Amino acid sequence: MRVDVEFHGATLILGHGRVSRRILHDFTHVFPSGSVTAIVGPSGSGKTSLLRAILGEVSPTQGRILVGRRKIATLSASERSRLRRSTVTTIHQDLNLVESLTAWENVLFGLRLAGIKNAHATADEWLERLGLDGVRNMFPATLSGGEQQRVAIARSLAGPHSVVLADEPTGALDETNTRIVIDQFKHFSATGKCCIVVTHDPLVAAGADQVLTFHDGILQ
Ligand SMILES: Nc1ncnc2c1ncn2[C@@H]1O[C@H](COP(=O)(O)OP(=O)(O)OP(=O)(O)O)[C@@H](O)[C@H]1O
Repeated sequence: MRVDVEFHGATLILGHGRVSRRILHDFTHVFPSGSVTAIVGPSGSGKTSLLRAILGEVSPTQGRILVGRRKIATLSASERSRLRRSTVTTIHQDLNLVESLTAWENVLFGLRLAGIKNAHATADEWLERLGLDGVRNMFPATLSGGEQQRVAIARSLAGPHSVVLADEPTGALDETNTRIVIDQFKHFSATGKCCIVVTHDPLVAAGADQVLTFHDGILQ
């Protein structure tokens, strides 16, 4: 299923009163399915908050944010969590791997949560895609930071979701593994899916189909 993420005249203000911060003003943009978009900008400019807005965790004070034509701010909590299970997957800086499961079981577990049964071959495929064949039976605590990060990426990209929101997904990776991850985001988007990646890494931005940059509080 092709799912676009759309902003229409969206203004996003975080917090209240003197501690409030405007990170979007009358922002209109379509993040199309079938493409990788990188979001770049200085620390504190609003990149992570933009992803939170797409998830409905913060709502625009004006305008609309749509995921697959559905206005995210009007969804109930249960509709939002259904959307998270079936349509929008996330790769957080906090990886949320299950410590008692091996790398392979973590990917399989993610697939089961998304309602995919008999997914052994899919878990195998995505571990291989991320160069993790050799560590498939290891537990997160015994993996390097970069390996853990790639397991979390495999778990998200392996699922049936149409949209991935990734927040600094290559922070712990060297150049070789960063290129592997970029290739897998491209593979994911080539199947008609929408990939939005917050990054400080120029390599990731260079590999994206489009780059949006926060300049002085304005995303363009
Ligand atoms: N609830 C809130 N109330 C007030 N300000 C907030 C709130 N949430 C976030 N902010 C501020 O909004 C700004 C944007 O934060 P955000 O985490 O989106 O930035 P970022 O671009 O992802 O930063 P980094 O690159 O450092 O991760 C920051 O200055 C942050 O302190």
